[in-house]
Amino acid sequence: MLRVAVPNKGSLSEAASAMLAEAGYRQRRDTRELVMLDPDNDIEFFFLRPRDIAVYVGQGTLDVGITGRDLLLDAEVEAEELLPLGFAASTFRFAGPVGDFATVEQLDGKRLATSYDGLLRGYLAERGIKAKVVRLDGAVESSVRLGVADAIADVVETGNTLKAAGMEIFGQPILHSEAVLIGRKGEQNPAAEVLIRRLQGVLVAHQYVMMDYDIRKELVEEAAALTPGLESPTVSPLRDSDWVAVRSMVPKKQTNRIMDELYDLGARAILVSTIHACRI
Ligand SMILES: Nc1ncnc2c1ncn2[C@@H]1O[C@H](COP(=O)(O)OP(=O)(O)OP(=O)(O)O)[C@@H](O)[C@H]1O
Ligand SMILES: O=P(O)(O)OC[C@H]1O[C@H](OP(=O)(O)OP(=O)(O)O)[C@H](O)[C@@H]1O
Ligand SMILES: [Mg+2]
Repeated sequence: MLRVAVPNKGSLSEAASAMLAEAGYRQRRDTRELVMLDPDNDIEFFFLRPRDIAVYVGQGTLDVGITGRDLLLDAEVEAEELLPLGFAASTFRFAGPVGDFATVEQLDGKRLATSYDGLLRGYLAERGIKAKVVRLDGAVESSVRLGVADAIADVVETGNTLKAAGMEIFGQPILHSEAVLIGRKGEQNPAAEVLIRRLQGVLVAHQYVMMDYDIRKELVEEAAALTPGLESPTVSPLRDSDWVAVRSMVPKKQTNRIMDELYDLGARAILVSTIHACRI
């Protein structure tokens, strides 16, 4: 039986459960449930704090889990990223009072507040920046105003929290984070492969659409170059032997641009449909 850790609350929780449900797994109905068995899929889900998930997976107590890339790196455990999941995107960045800092080098000798001290210490050490790291549990943006730090390193999504606190980002992003599926370092788990394939299927179903169109036979190569698909487009004969029908998966974000280009090329009856589920 595969043992899977799922965030129980916070920014990752709802989307993680929704993605697992879409992948065909049973999910809890009551947010107070801590463990849930899905006997049809031979899986047990454990609902835990996302920060702790890397610890359980790193120790091998649980096989795989969903957490944030930033939380995984911060935990400094024997766990690794298996699959990026495309939700809960954020950056991890330095910020300070407006006008105080322009470069990361200026942090030398300063006090830095963060909830991600493992991640931050690693970053500073790699660059030889000697700053004092003050570990706080949350609401890190208040630390400067309250006098325990000169600058912060924190999760930034919209930037609204920073703005409200009179702060601004500086330097390059420390990390681009998103939700990720993690497993124990160096361990191949065949039972996890089905889960990974199913999650990949959900990602592809979100990121691609199915496009159908008719095109004159002599233009099919040019059209196929616009819609190469994942492997190769399906080309089927039509009753009118001068024309063929083409079917191909297309990145959702490029749908309208590709339709315009196909139309200009001479394609007609261009149809787009959503992909409900898939295995690639
Ligand atoms: N706006 C956001 N605020 C916090 N975390 C975010 C945000 N957007 C994405 N994330 C990601 O969510 C994960 C943090 O989730 P976690 O549940 O620990 O914190 P949280 O959502 O801030 O909840 P809480 O503060 O109530 O503990 C990190 O991987 C982080 O990058
Ligand atoms: O860029 P934004 O969209 O404003 O989001 C980022 C903010 O959200 C999170 O705080 P949260 O609400 O989780 O409070 P916390 O600091 O107490 O964890 C995070 O720590 C930032 O403060
Ligand atoms: Mg938080």
